[in-house]
Amino acid sequence: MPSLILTLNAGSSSVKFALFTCGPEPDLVASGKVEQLGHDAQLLARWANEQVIDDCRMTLHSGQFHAVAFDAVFDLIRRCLPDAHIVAVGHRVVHGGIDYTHPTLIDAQVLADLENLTPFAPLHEPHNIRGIRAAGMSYKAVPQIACFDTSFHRQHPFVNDVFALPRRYYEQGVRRYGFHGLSYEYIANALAQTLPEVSSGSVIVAHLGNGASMCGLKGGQSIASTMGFSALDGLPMGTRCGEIDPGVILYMLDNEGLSSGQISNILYKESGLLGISGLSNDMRTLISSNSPAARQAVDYFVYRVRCELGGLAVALGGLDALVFTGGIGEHQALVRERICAQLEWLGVIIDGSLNVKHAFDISAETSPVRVLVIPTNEELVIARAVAKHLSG
Ligand SMILES: Nc1ncnc2c1ncn2[C@@H]1O[C@H](COP(=O)(O)OP(=O)(O)O)[C@@H](O)[C@H]1O
Ligand SMILES: CC(=O)OP(=O)(O)O
Ligand SMILES: [Mg+2]
Repeated sequence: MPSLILTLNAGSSSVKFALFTCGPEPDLVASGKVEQLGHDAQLLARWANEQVIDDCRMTLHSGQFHAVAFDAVFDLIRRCLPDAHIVAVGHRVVHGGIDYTHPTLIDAQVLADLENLTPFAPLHEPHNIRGIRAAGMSYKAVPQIACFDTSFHRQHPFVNDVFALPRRYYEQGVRRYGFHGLSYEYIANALAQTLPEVSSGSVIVAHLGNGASMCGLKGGQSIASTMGFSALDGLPMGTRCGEIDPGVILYMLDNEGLSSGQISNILYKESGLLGISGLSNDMRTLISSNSPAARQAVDYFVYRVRCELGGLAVALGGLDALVFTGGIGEHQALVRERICAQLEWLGVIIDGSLNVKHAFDISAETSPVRVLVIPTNEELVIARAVAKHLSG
């Protein structure tokens, strides 16, 4: 009976999972994703060799998605790996607040602390907690480890950790946390292994997915991130606004009389690429559309990435490499091309033919800055943390 580690990565509209062997360097056995597609959910799972294990649709009733997704994952494991012995479950947890700076064994106190962090990440934390509870029911007495998106950024210098608000807010935990930390940790490790001379320098990583952020790495450590207190800040995302003048929120409250719940819904679910285009949160749909509003949404996304790139290069005091990752960063050559256009002054020059092939290194020979495309792997970072815990 194989002993396996299960990882769960519960996002706002998807649940990703993976199964790994238990050795010191975990090997992938199978992975998959449950996605919400309108009123349906789709589960697509593959063995490590890419062969499809299961590809099925499930009908959803309102508010049911995550419960259905977790059940579908546990059911798939029972059906397709009946001999598997799950020895530990690792979870991506988006917010760890000030205190959770390392992967942590979950007990009742940790779970209560995570519940208290829900207002900090309302689109993510409730689903992470739901995943922990669901796994606890399915795999009773199995250790569960929380791996936090925020941990990787907790060493930021004060100027990248604070808002210019009355000091008491900082003490209360109203800080610039930064997210996507598991993804950045994976990229930092991958760079250290493949290009140590680059990883010891100044690197900007652009994690461009449905959620999107960028991170400045100095010697492999995060020194700045575009995301702040919540997963709303920084870049525009699929449905999230990114950086916004707080006066707009006051306007919605005072002039439109909207409730905080209604404003939250607008900022998290109706804004970003979807809000500007009025069409879709999906970059593929926008790129292939002729609608002027879709073009404007892509223009705004590209513009904001370029602005943040400049800001992070200043925070780092220079730039040795730019790494693209996340669904858009890994697969959308046109978006990468548009971001890098006219960045020669910053030393960023890409080779168009390498870019359309999604090569690992898409820099032109003359480019002082290395431009790389590295598929992220948050699941492996979680599995490594779990394996470390199991080995004591
Ligand atoms: N194979 C692909 N080809 C082109 N675009 C893709 C591909 N996969 C994902 N994307 C784009 O990436 C975005 C989703 O990113 P992803 O990292 O998968 O999302 P999540 O943040 O939910 O993990 C979408 O805008 C989608 O258009
Ligand atoms: C923090 C965040 O935005 O996560 P995701 O990309 O999974 O939405
Ligand atoms: Mg993501």
